[in-house]
Formats: sequence, C-alpha cells, structure tokens
Amino acid sequence: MKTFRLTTAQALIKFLNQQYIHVDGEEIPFVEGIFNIFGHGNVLGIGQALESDSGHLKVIQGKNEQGMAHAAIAYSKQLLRKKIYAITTSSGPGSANLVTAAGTALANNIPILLIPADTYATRQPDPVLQQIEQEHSLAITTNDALKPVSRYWDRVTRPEQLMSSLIRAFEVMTDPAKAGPATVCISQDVEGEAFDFDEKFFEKRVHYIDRKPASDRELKGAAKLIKASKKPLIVVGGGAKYSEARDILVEFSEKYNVPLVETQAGKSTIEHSFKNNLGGLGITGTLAANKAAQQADLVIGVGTRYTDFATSSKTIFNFDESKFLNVNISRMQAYKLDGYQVVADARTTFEALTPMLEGYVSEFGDTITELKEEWLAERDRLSKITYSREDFVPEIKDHFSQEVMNEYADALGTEFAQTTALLTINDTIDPDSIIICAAGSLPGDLQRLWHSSVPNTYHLEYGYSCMGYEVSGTLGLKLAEPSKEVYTIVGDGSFLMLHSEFVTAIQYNKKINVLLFDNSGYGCINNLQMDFGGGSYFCEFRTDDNQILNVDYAKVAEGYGAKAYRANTEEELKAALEDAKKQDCSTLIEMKVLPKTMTDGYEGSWWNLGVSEVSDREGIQKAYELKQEKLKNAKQY
Ligand SMILES: Cc1ncc(C[n+]2csc(CCOP(=O)(O)OP(=O)(O)O)c2C)c(N)n1
Ligand SMILES: O=C1C[C@@H](O)[C@H](O)[C@@H](O)C1=O
Ligand SMILES: [Mg+2]
Repeated sequence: MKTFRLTTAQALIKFLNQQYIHVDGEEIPFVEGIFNIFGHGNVLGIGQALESDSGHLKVIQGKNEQGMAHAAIAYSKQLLRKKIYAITTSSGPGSANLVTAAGTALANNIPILLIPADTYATRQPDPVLQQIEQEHSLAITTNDALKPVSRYWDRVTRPEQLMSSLIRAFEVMTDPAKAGPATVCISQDVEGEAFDFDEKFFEKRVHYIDRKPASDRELKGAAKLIKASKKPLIVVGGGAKYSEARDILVEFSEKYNVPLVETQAGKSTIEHSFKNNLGGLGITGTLAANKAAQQADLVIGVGTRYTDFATSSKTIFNFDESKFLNVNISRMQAYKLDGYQVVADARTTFEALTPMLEGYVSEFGDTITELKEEWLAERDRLSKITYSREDFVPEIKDHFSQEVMNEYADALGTEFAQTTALLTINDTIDPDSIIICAAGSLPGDLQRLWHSSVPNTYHLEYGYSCMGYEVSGTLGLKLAEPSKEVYTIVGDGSFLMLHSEFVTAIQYNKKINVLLFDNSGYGCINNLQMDFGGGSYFCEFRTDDNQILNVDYAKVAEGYGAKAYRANTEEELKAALEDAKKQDCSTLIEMKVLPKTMTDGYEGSWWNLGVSEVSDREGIQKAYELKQEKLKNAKQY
C-alpha cells in the first residue's frame, strides 16, 4: 500500500481539495474554501496545514465564528447546495459560537462543514484553557453542544479516524434528502499528530447527485388525484428551488390553470410576473395566495416542509375537504398532513407528470387573475404611505397613540413608512441583484411585497429566522455571486445582534450593501405582544428615563470604512441607492422608519402562540379565547 505521512490536519486539507460534486452533467469542486478564526486549538494544526499547502481552497479570516458560519450557509444556499465553505474554529468559546449557526444550517437543510477543535485526546495537560470540567464525565466537551444541531457529528481522537469520519460527512452533505451541517471535531493535539494515510483516501472523489424519479405507482396516483380535483394549488417550497423546477412548474401551471403560491424558501423559484404566481402563503402571505389556499381542494406541496408560517399554524387550508399531494425528496417531509407521498426530485416528477394530465383544466378560471389584481392594488397602496401628525392610521393599528407616533417621528427625525421605503428599494435596485433577510418584521413585508423579477434573487433564511444572519449572509452571497450587487435587508435589532462580517467584507473588498431599517426597537415582537393583548414591554429601545434611543448607524459604518448614507425620504433613498451602485466599496444606507408602518396580516394569517391562559388584562383573555376558537378548525397534527 502506498501511503502519505501527514498530520491529521494536513490530511484533512488534502482531502477537502479532492471532493467534487456532479449534478446534471456538470462536475465542479465541492469545497470552495475555508473560513477561519485561529486560536490555540487550531492555529498550530489546521493553521500549519493551510499555510503549507491550502491547494485550491480560498482561505478567509472571519470575525465571529457564528458570523463566518452564517456566511458559509448563505454561500451554499445561494448556490443551491452545490458548493460549500468549511469552517475551522478553536476549542471552547470558539466552537460554542458555532452552535447558533449550526442550528441555522440544520433548520434550512444547508450543507456546511464545521471543524471545531476539541480538548486533548491524551488528556495530559487537562484541564486546558477553555476546557469545561464535568464531574461525572471527562468525555463531555463544549463540542457536544453541537450534536443536536448537526446532521452528522463526530469526534476524531486518533489521526486514522479522520478517513471514515470525513467520508461520512461528505456523504451526508451531498445527499439532497438529508443535507445539513456536518461537524467533525478534532482533538487539538491530534491535529498535529502524523499517520501513514493510504493514498487512495486522497484520490479524486465525485459525489453524484442523481435526480431521483418518481415511481409509476407514485405518478399514476398523483395524476389521479389531480384529475379528480377542481381547484388544485401548488405550494412552491425551497425544494422546488433546489431542484431548479421553475420551467416545468410554469408549464404545468399555465397548461392546467393551477395557481402557485410560495413559501419563504420557495420565493423567487418563479418570477413574480408569472400570471399564476400569487406570491407568499400563510402568516406572512398575500391576500391573493391566502384566498386561493382557502379555496383549494388539492394542495400540491412541492419541496415544502409545511411550517407554521406557510400553513398559518395549520388553519390556512380547508382541512375537512382538501387533500394533499406531497412531492418531496425527503420521505419524512412527504408524510406530512396525511398527504399522498411522491418521494422524488421535484423537477423530474413534474416533467413526467405534466404529459399525463392532457385534457385536464382546473376550475379556477379567471379567479387567479382577479385575486392577483386585487392584491397588486393593495401593494400599490402600501408603496405610498404618507405620514401625518394628526389622525395617522398605521398598518399596525391601535397600538401606539398619535402622540407616541409623533414622539418617534421627532426622536428619529423621520416620517418614512417602512413599506414605502421597501418598495422604493424594490423599484430602484437592478432586477438581477440579490437581497437577503432573516428576522424581524422585514421577512413578512418581503414575502408579501417584494417582486423578484429574476429567479434566485430572493434569499430568506426563515427556517431558523436567526437574527444576525443578514449581514454575515450577505458576505456569503457576494462570494457566491461576485458579479452581482447584493443587498442586506436588516432591522436595527438584527444589525446590533451581529454584523461583524461587515468588516470582513470590507477587509477583502467584497462589496456588500447594507440597507438598515431603524425603528429603534424589536418592532415585530412589540407588535406581537400588543396584538395579543399585552402592553409595550421591553421591545422598544428606550433609555431609563423613557427616551427613544437614536443610534447613528451611518457613523458606525463609516468607522469601519464603508460608504454611508442617511435616507429618510423616497428621494433621498433613491439617490443613495443610485450612488451606492457606483461605489466599489461596501455601503450602508441608514433609514429611520416609523414603528407600526410594516405590513399587517391578511386574511388567514393566524399564528398559534403561547398566549397566557391566566391574566387580568382583557386583551390577553380575548387573545386566549380567539386561540381556542381558531384551534377548533385547525388540523390537530
Ligand atoms: C438570534 C435571535 N434571537 C431572538 C430572536 C427573536 N426575534 C425575532 S425578531 C426580533 C426583533 C427584531 O428586531 P429588528 O431587527 O429591529 O426588526 P423589526 O422587527 O424592528 O423590524 C427578535 C428579538 C431571533 N429571531 N433570533
Ligand atoms: O419571533 C419571531 C417573530 C417573527 O416575526 C420574526 O420574523 C422572527 O425572526 C421571530 O423569531
Ligand atoms: Mg427594529
């Protein structure tokens, strides 16, 4: 046997260079690069290996472990899971910082390779700096916290374990049905230990992604269900986007007059202008999509997980009458809502199914167009909200008095409404630029209002809705799509939670544009607490003496070296966006927006939340009663 004498870390880097993915006839390297923050746990092992020979891997220094992992997630998600970045961290706090990001990757089924350093295999120097000592077990380390948030987890305590560990990790990451974070923890002393690795381990390895076809039985059953239905509706989920099913879904929808509605992950699989695309579904859905969903007698879920946001906590459909047909590469997902299961690739399934329905046409008739027109008029209204200091009725009604609204207008020096600002952006940036968002009130506004003209230009992380993903993720977007303008859509709360990779973007001259909506508070949570009968409690950003906090974010961005703008009117915003397009460097546009001017829910947008059963507040009692009422018509499981 021919062998290479290498350290564990050197073998790791050599192996990463040899992984390829093969999709639809195209073969490309799977691992593009590696993000790092070095500490004593990885600088001498993995750091040395990279310094001596990193091969084709791009090596990027991050600023926060969660942030750089979020950048890697966005990179992989944007490239439809065909390429990844790996992440190396030190042990202890460096690896603990990965937990949130691993959860984000797992909730969204996104492959990333996490390589946190682990405690000493020899245990000779224990307890080392940053080691947690458990009285009942020496085998538990910080890295065990990554187990529940990893799709695959392993600990390497001998160099030769690396071989089987990595092969499993890549099998998991490249399987569309179970893609997610693979965590390979390597003891920090083992990183530097040598072994005679079999040369075969380092041969080029191609991971084939074949499109799994539906069986004859599945196709016949699906066709029968559709032919028997009067009003079928397609829910376009993230799986439809990953499967690149746009063309065949458009053909199917047009041919049989079937409306399409979108989940957050599915949005921008198909452009908004397609006549049968009724937009976002569910809690943050459009009026059109939600009305169509209530009429449907067959729901065709394509690559959707049917989360509570998509189903309005299982109330958006007529569960007594309607049937479900679930096309999903994951058997687990296909089982949901008692649906008829087609466990297969979405595109291949619809390519086979479409010719089987000749002669069929739904009974939606002109309703699809009428619903769409009604919604577009509402969207138009939301693009022109003007503030007045008397009798102003914001979208989120009956929370703040006019006096409080004026207090915000004065404190933040603005009369800008959030919906108007957002739609100004939609109209001004280039249609092929990419936007990213994750948490706060903006995901709801985007799912309802944003028009994506070009497929795969709308990037929402709404599986974990993790604050702090937005700016970090934008760096990943730029790495994935270097020729396009990329825009972060972010609230002040999320920006404050984590934006460290803004500096990384500036450092490596990766131009990103941060569009910061500052309403001085956790706006959407404030809406929730007040919608459900509570007061305004610790969700506004106020000082001890009740003054509204006004942070100069533009100055913060300037401090980092970005070009910054302040835009509190439509004209200022358009000018800033146009100027930002001309810049080579990263930019930030700070918009002060009034609270309560985001969109509200539309018909069918109820959300099952843990309302207090006992309270002396009448509003909370009413919210609890409403919940009991709603649950009477909700599907129980
Ligand atoms: C890491 C994380 N912590 C907490 C939450 C819960 N959460 C969701 S939205 C939100 C407030 C967001 O505030 P901001 O970004 O300012 O957006 P706004 O709602 O004001 O538009 C909070 C605390 C979360 N989604 N993620
Ligand atoms: O609790 C939440 C409420 C949602 O509106 C928000 O988008 C999400 O981030 C969240 O965590
Ligand atoms: Mg806010």
